[in-house]
Amino acid sequence: MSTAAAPVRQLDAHSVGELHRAAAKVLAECGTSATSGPLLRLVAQQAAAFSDTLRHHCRPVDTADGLFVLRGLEVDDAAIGPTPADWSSADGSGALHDIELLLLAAVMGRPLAWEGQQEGRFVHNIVPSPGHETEQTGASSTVLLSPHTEDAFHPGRAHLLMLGCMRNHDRIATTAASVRRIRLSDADVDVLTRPALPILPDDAYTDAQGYAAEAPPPVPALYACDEGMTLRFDPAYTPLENADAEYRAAYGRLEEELARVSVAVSLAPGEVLVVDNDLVVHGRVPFVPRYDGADRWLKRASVRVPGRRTRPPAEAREHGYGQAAVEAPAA
Ligand SMILES: O=C(O)CCC(=O)C(=O)O
Ligand SMILES: [Fe+2]
Repeated sequence: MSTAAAPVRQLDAHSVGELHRAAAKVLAECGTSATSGPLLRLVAQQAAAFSDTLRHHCRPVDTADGLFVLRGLEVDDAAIGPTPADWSSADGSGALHDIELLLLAAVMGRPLAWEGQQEGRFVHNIVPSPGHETEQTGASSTVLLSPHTEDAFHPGRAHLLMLGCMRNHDRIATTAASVRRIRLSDADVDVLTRPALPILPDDAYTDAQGYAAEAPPPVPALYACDEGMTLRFDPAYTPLENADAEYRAAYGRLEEELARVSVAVSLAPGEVLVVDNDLVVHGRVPFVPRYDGADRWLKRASVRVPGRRTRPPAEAREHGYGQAAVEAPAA
């Protein structure tokens, strides 16, 4: 894994000011960053009024890295208070930053939430939590969070994943690997573009894991769309043992290639990593949690981009294990 620099988009002072003022206005009017119709509408209105310069910073991913880092937002380490012990006790911690992230998400597309995750919030808190150390979820710490497409089990998953950094004293890296950087034989690509195996709901969706109404649909790991290759990949939740030897071997080579091209992005406070969820799988290196109020703390938002054609049309028929994605209204 390399630590090659991710493409950085430095926000200018005017754009930072615009974002900050809009977030402060939303927070003053709503009194909270908790999800509500009025808050989402106000966010959409404010985002629609942003300058062309700020919109340009938020343009689609435009390199084969499949990601970029927005730099320049300010986070006051004292003012945000201690890192919450888990997402459910985060409450209003860093509420202004929740709204800044939501505003950026609304410029890039339509912010997305899940009824079944973090109580339907549009901005999630990612912090290491006692008892969850070895899970494959955002709350884990001591194990490698293996490279995955976010919410890979669902046809309504995000097109863009945003990770905004509040605190990261130990410089713990997010990992990212782009399908546009890998090399596979045509034969392997052929095998992996066939819908061979399902991707099951991850441990952040306990309701979906109990879904038994219909069989899990097999989905392809790779898809060749007009603009190039995309992927849908989550080995931790893919029942590889049900595939034949040829498929398992090709899948193994895909995993190896993703590991080869993987980069480590260690976010600093105020930086926002934007990952194209159709091009890049992300994960996280293992670390030792502090549990002292100074732990690593990220805010996460998800975005749907209307009109994108980066996925197989057959996805539209998937049941999504009974989970519903909720899109924020447009302005
Ligand atoms: O903690 C990280 O860097 C990434 C965690 C993750 O996979 C996520 O928040 O979706
Ligand atoms: Fe993730």
